[in-house]
Amino acid sequence: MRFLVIGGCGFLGRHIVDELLSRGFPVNVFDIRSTFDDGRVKIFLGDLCKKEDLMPALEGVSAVIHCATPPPLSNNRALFHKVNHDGTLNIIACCKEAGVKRMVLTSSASVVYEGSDIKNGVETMPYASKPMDYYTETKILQEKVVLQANSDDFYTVAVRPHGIFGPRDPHLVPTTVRTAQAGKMKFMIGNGENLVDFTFVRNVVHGHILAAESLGPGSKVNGKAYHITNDEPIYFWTFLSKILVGLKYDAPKRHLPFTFIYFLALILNLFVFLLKPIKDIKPTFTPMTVCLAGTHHYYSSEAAKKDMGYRPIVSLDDGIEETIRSFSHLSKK
Ligand SMILES: NC(=O)c1ccc[n+]([C@@H]2O[C@H](COP(=O)([O-])OP(=O)(O)OC[C@H]3O[C@@H](n4cnc5c(N)ncnc54)[C@H](O)[C@@H]3O)[C@@H](O)[C@H]2O)c1
Ligand SMILES: CC(C)CCC[C@@H](C)[C@H]1CC[C@H]2C3=C(CC[C@]12C)[C@@]1(C)CC[C@H](O)[C@@](C)(C(=O)O)[C@@H]1CC3
Repeated sequence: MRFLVIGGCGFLGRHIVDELLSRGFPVNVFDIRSTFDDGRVKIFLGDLCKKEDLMPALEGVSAVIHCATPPPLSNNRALFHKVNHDGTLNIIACCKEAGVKRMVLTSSASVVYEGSDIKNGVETMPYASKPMDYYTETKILQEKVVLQANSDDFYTVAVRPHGIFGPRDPHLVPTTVRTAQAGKMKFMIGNGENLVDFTFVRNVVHGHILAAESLGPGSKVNGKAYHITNDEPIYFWTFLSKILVGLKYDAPKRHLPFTFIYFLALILNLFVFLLKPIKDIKPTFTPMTVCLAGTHHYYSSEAAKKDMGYRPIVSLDDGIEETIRSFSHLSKK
């Protein structure tokens, strides 16, 4: 079974490519940029929104894993809609024309998150009626169109990871370190006792490949969404502190009231919106990131265990240790 990994030059995508190769699968990659060179992989460069770019990459492909997105914290509404919604519709149409049989979408557990506590959330929870940012708004649209495309000759499934971390992560660890270096990591938001899921990247990869292998005629996974987590919810600020201390930065010790910081983030968000025509500011403290830092948000992966035999293959502590080692270049000097 030849795979095409759309977004295969990104953080998760590259780990998926590595694992597919190690399991002996032939792999194509499609991405708008190239970040690596491997003789075993044919990298097709192009825009997933363009049929003429995508079709050549689908030749001889049986299964597509779609893990491309604009950067989740980029706040670019038009780009999110173009790539995550319109682009995904293009992928579906191209897959059907090329005779691809299976599609795995990398969705996000946050498609049901509206800023309030979610404890052991299940997949049957309704989509957020008021998504907290444009990224989440378009991840909801994306998951809907992929699952609706499921049919007797084109099987689709959505994998919903949450808080992916690991070597080569471009979002979580680098942003955390930059925030610490800017002296803005002296305080925790809230009481520090909000449990969240952080999922080591190789567990997410394992979940994707299991999902791809489980798709097929009459399969119970066809047309469904599944949480893939580490199954070890952890206090948000305990996780960040482990990363920071591991990289020789001080862990936050004092607390700021969640409601107060959320209110400040709302005001900052309004300024960002008003200033947008003049200057494109991308604050780290947005209503979404503040809520993620101050509320419970962890999810049940029981459905994935039951329907596809998923189990995390790397523990949270081992994943944190490996991540810290891989980011030693970001350690405090
Ligand atoms: N990082 C997380 O914590 C997390 C959690 C849950 C879900 N996800 C989902 O996982 C997937 C991968 O996320 P990531 O963290 O690896 O992101 P990433 O930014 O590292 O990778 C995304 C890749 O998509 C490519 N891409 C973007 N627009 C494209 C276009 N128009 N055409 C072709 N390629 C394009 C980028 O070049 C990049 O290589 C995304 O779908 C994201 O929504 C991420
Ligand atoms: C308050 C501090 C400044 C926070 C510093 C760390 C912060 C950058 C990360 C902590 C949780 C991360 C996260 C994502 C991006 C980086 C963080 C905000 C996420 C929004 C990336 C997209 C995913 O789809 C996501 C919504 C998910 O469901 O996993 C992520 C949620 C966690």
